[in-house]
Amino acid sequence: MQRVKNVGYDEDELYDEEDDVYEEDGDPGYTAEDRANFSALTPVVRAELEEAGVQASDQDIGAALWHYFWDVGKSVSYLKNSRTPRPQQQGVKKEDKPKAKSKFDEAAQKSAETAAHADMPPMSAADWFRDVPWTQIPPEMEGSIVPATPVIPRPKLLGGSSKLARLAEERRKKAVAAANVASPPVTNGASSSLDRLSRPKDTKENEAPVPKVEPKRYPIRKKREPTPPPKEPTPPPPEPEEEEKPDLRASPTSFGRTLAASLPHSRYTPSMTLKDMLGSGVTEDPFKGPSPDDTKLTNGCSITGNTGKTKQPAANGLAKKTEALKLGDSAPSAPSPPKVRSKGLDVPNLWAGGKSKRKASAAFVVIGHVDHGKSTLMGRLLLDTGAVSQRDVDRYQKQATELGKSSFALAWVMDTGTEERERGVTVDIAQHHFSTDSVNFTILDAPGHRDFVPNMIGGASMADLAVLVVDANQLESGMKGQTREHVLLAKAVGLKRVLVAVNKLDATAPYSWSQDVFQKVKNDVLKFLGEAGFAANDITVVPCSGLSGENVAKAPKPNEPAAWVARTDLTLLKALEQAVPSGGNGDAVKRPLRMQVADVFRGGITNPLSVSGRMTAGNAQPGDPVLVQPSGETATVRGVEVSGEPRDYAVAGDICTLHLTDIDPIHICTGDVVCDPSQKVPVVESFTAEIEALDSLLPQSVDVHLGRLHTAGSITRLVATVDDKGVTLKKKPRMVKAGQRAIVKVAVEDGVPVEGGEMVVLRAQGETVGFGIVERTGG
Ligand SMILES: Nc1nc2c(ncn2[C@@H]2O[C@H](COP(=O)(O)OP(=O)(O)OP(=O)(O)O)[C@@H](O)[C@H]2O)c(=O)[nH]1
Repeated sequence: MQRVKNVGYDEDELYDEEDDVYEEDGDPGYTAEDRANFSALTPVVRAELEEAGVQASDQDIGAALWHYFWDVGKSVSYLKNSRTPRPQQQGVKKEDKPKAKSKFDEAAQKSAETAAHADMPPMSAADWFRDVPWTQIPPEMEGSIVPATPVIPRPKLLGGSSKLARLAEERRKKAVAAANVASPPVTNGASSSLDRLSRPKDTKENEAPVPKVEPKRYPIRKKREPTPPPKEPTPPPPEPEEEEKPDLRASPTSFGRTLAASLPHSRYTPSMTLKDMLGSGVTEDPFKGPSPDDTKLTNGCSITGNTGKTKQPAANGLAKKTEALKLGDSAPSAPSPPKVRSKGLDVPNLWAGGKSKRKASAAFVVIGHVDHGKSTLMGRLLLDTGAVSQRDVDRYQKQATELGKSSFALAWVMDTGTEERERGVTVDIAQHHFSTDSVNFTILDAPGHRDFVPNMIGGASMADLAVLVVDANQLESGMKGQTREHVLLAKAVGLKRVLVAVNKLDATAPYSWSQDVFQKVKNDVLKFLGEAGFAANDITVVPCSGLSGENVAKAPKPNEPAAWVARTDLTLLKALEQAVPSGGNGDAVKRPLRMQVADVFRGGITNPLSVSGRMTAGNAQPGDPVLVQPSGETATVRGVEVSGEPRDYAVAGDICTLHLTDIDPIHICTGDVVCDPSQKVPVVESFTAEIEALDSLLPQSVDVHLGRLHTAGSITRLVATVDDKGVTLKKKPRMVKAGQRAIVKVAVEDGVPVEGGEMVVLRAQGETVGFGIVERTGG
């Protein structure tokens, strides 16, 4: 069967070798399916042709069906057209048209003629083109070959027109059509491909896939399993016996060896840390321990507290703010701000003029034996007067409870130091302020422990009166301990008024608030104070309980066990208001400035250097020049605060803070004196004092306490014993007996700023051996 009607160009492009083979062999190679198609469709085509009056053999019909791929309609049309003569009116017959003869036609004609004349030798193609130059081909000699459109559609599959290719193409089309039917209307190439790929292998390609009824499966994201609990450590599997394997690694190059050698194992290991590299100079925690700025500078400040520590300032006002900024005496000096301009206030007149409008002010020192409840009582006072909030106390309560010291919560209002809180004892003087309607009070809470007596002296020397706290249940032990010493020291520093708080009455035996117990304690204390030299008029005794709060700021209610107190006694607060000495320091305000430094604060941003203490004489306002002794350095006052409030000035009697400038901080420390530069306090190495001996005195070493200042010294000479009026009893005694009065000469190791009239306390072996007044200095 001839399947190609017209071939105008290289047949290799249209037919593959396989096709040629079967054409040559004449073996059609029909399949059973083909034969079935022939027998089924041939009668159909014949019937159509007969209807149209066209005759065709079975072979022609079969050829048409084969040619048109079993398309009955096309086969019928083809056969009809090929057998129907074309109408004449359509024009000149194709074969009648004058046709330009091509070289091939001519060649064919010549070949035919040659065949007719068998005696002529056949002409080769070389003979044909022998006279033709290839670059000058005449137009008539150009080929007129027009590529013919292949009758068989160009195969699209397998790249050929073999039967296999055609069948494959047909099946492909069928498969695509079937897939389109089976696929859901909305699909994408990916899923279709996926479906095709997921088709079972045994499915034949030309079989229409069975539409799936199952919902399409999408990859399901696996729910993350909860992290399994840590498994018990399983023993590692036994090490497989090492079988010797050939080392396939290349030996290191010289360059590699050089690199490896540059990192000696001893200096660099994988576990090497930054610390290792930086060396042992780096501590584990570089911020552990006090910063260098927190270290107290003692250079040039030989006079400090015994503990070497200074108490944190009061938690109110500026003192509170500066507390956080307190860095210590060794802080590097900050650049001095510009000089301060003075307002030039006439302070004594202003002070005198505003006297009637001003609240009275007073400072009291709280003294008594250790654990008699001083700090707790003051905490209660501050709480009940609103100086501290219940919220703060609740916070302290929580913190104290965590440390197992819940009963110290109120004491923590006063005891702000870590050591104090951990040990439950006051170490240094704490300063707090509170106000009533008529008085601004400053509390100076003194430590009760004997180790901290010097600090107690420093606090007491700044006070107007003393509040002696006595545990109603422990009077005896108190009298043997610091109660007696504190009372004597209060007297020694010049305090005249004492308010006795008989404390812990809530815990008296056999029942709380025993009036008898209170009365007995009161009598004993009054007797003792009288013996110590306090006038009865200067003593007030009140019953109270700092812990439960009865009779501190509020009188007990009638139905309480302490109800009797309201009928007989004042509250502690009322007693304090009544004990405030009437302001008689008008003259002191006019005198030259004197203020002993109780605390130094360095490192503040606004105020790099501040000092606090009690101004005993004179006044100060911003812009005033001052002199610091014993260093002899001058400074300028750049700001003043009283009771934590900024003020235009401070006067004698105020416990105040002076912000200083124009001085290097190393020139000032605790115990120094800030004074008027024109009338400075002398710095002396000896002085003469009239003292009262509490113990037998010989020429001996003593600790010399001058308020907040204390230093090593000695009694160098017993000048004379004297009576109460200062009349000499015996000159140059060999010793002074306890209870005797005497004039003694005291030398100090370093020069101290001191003037006549100041109170001095002499201590030896941890005991107070004498106290008195400095008569004169030098000599
Ligand atoms: N029952 C009772 N206990 C009190 C009272 N006042 C204080 N305490 C307790 O006494 C203990 C000591 O109280 P503090 O206030 O620290 O005593 P202190 O006198 O300040 O002690 P130092 O500062 O170390 O001298 C604490 O456990 C307080 O709870 C009180 O009025 N009644």
